[in-house]
Amino acid sequence: MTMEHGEDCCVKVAVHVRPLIGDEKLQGCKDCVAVVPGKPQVQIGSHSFTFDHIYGSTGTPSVAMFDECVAPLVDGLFQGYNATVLAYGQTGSGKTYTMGTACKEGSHIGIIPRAMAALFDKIESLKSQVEFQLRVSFIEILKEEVRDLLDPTVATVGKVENGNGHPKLSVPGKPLVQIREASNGVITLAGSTEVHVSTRKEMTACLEHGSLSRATGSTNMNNQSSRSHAIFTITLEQMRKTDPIMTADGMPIEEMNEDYLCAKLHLVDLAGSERAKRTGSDGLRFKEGVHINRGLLALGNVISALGDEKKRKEGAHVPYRDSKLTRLLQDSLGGNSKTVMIACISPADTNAEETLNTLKYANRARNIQNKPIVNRNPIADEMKRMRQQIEYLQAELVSARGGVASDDVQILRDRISWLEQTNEDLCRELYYIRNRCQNDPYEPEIQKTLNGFTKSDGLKRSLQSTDPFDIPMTDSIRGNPKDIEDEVAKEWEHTMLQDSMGKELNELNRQLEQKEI
Ligand SMILES: Nc1ncnc2c1ncn2[C@@H]1O[C@H](COP(=O)(O)OP(=O)(O)OP(=O)(O)O)[C@@H](O)[C@H]1O
Repeated sequence: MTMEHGEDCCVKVAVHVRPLIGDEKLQGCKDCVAVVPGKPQVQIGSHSFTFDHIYGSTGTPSVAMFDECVAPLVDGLFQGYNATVLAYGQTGSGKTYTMGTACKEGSHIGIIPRAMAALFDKIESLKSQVEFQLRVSFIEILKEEVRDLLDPTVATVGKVENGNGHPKLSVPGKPLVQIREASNGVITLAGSTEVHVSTRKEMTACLEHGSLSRATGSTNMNNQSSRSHAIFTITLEQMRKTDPIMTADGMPIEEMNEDYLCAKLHLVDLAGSERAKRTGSDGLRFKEGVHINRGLLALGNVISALGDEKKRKEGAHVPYRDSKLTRLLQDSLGGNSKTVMIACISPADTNAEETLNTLKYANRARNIQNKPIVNRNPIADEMKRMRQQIEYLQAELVSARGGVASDDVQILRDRISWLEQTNEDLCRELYYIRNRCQNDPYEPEIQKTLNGFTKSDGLKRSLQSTDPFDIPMTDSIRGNPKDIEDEVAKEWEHTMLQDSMGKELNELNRQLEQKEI
C-alpha cells in the first residue's frame, strides 16, 4: 500500500475515569482523582496531567467519547486510513466496559458496538455510489500465543467462572495464528479467520461469539477479569467509481476509473496491569499475570522509544519484536494508523499508585507520531508514479534532441499503458470473483480446492474467510467440481499475472532509472 497524505499525526490520548464501584464503596474507598473543570486536565496528589480529553468523574460525560474520539476514525476508514482504538489501564479500571468487548444484547453500549452502528449508517448512505465489502477478525493474545476467537473448528463449551481461562476445545494439531510482516512492512495474521459480514447483526454476532471464547477469570480485583489482550479488527474494502477528468471543452483527459481502497480498524481491549499481591493470584492466574505484565512492559518500552523525540530523531531501535502484542500493534504505534489510546482509571484512593502509573504511561503515548496513509491499490499507484517519471523524461529528451521523442521511451510508455489497463481489468475481475465467492454457496468447496495450491499466504488468506456460523455443506448442494476448479484456476491465473506484472514493473522502473542517469 502506498502513501498519499504522509503527514505526521500524534497518537491522541483520552482518559476515562470510571465511578467508584460496589466493592470500593463497601471498603470505604475515597475518590482521589480530580478533573480540572473545563480543561482536559486531571490531578492526582501533587501530579497534574493534560490529555486530549477527559471523560467521566467531573470531566466530559462518557457519552461524548465516541463522537469526539472514535467517530472521526470511522470516517477516516472511508477515505482509506487505518485506525486503532486502544484501551489501556489497571485491572478492573473499565477497559472492557469502555470498549464494549463483552457486549451482550441490551447491555451498556461501548465503543465497538457504536463503531459498528456508525459504520453501517455510513455504508447505507453511500451504497448507491460505492461498493463495500466488510470482514472481521477477532483474536486474543494469551500467554504469548495468538488465538483465533472466531475459529469455526473451536467449540465453546461454556464460560468457566474461576476456571482455567480456556473455555474452549480446539482441534488437536491446528496451527496457532502466526504474525507475519509483508515486504512493505504491513503486519498480517496468517491463519486467523476472517468472516465476511454484510449486516450490523452479523458483525455483532461475531463480536458476541468471540467474546464468549475469550479467556476471563476471577481475581480479587475483578470478578470477570480479561486474562488476554483482545483485538477485534474490521476491514473495509471499497470500490468507488471516479468521474472522468475533462478539459474545458469537454474532452476527457483521464478516463472513468475504479478506485479501490482498503482500510482496517483495530479495536484493542488490553488485559489489565496487575500486582499479584493485590489480585491474590497464584498458580495459573499468577502465570497469566506475569505474561500480561510482560506484554504491557514491552508496550511501555515501545511507547517510550517512540515518544522520546531525541531518540526518534537519532533513529533509535524500537523494540517491537519483544512481544506479540507490540509486534501486532507495530502499525498502530509509530506506523500507518490514526490511533487513539483510552487510558481507563479507577478513582479509588486504594488504586492511587496504579492510576498514577497509568497516567504516566498514557502521557508518554501522546508524543508518538504516526504517519497515516491512504491505502489503495499499490500497483496502480506505482504505475501513476512511473507515468509521471516517463512524461518528465520524455520532455527532457524531446528538448535535448530537438523535438524527436526517443523510441525506447515510447515503447516503455506503450507497455505501461497496456500494464495499467490489464491491471485495472484484473483488479476489477478479482474484486467481482471475491464478491461471488462470498455470496456463493459453493465457496467452501472453492476454498478447499484453493488449499491444494501452493501459493502466497496473502491471497490464500484473503480467500479463506470462513464464516463460523455457516451450516456445513452437504454433498447434494455442492457445485460442479469442474466449474469450481475453473473458477479457482482463473483466480490463480490472475494472481500469477499480477505477480508477473509487478516484476515487470520493477524491471521497467530499473530501466527508467538507468536512462535517468
Ligand atoms: N464507566 C463505568 N461506569 C460504571 N461501571 C463501570 C464503568 N467502568 C467499569 N465499570 C465496572 O467496573 C468493573 C470492572 O470493569 P471492566 O471489567 O471493564 O474492567 P477491565 O479494565 O476490563 O478489567 P480487566 O483488566 O481485569 O479485564 C465492572 O463491573 C464494570 O461494570
